[in-house]
Amino acid sequence: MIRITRKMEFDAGHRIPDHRSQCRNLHGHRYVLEITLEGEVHDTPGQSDNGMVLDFSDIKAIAHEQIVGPWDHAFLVCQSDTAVLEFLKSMPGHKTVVTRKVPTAENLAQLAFDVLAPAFEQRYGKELVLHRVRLYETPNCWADAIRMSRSDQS
Ligand SMILES: Nc1nc2c(c(=O)[nH]1)N=C([C@H](O)[C@H](O)COP(=O)(O)OP(=O)(O)OP(=O)(O)O)CN2
Ligand SMILES: [Zn+2]
Repeated sequence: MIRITRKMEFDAGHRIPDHRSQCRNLHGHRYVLEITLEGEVHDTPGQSDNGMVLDFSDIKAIAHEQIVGPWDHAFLVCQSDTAVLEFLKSMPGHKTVVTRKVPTAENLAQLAFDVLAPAFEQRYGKELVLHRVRLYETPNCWADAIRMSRSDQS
């Protein structure tokens, strides 16, 4: 079993409305998303993915479709943050992603995990498992959403 990780970056705005300090203000980050998958290495001489768990470009394609494309240059706003939501709605065509929970690194990492896990499973079945989604909000701050162990899943 091998784990592989694909890193991607995107820019997005957010705010944490209840934050005691600066983060209650509208601001943005260059987020870094790391997607870690677990699987067996293909031993298929002559095939493009020989020696790979999954071609990194295939991880990129799914991540782009599900997360990076929709979130890049969007404003990530919590559904309860009505002041900002109304403001964003007043701008026709604004790229806005409405989240159920406040868009902290923790909640965004979990949201990305919850979107990506079924997307990889639908495409690759049980052959691959999404092990971890790590989301850097800044170079110094990140959160990890990690696959629950089997015993925690029931
Ligand atoms: N546990 C969390 N704490 C904080 C979050 C979060 O998502 N989860 N978010 C923020 C702010 O949104 C901001 O992104 C972080 O700001 P800051 O702590 O200032 O991070 P920096 O890397 O810029 O800090 P330096 O001190 O400049 O290194 C706050 N907390
Ligand atoms: Zn922030």
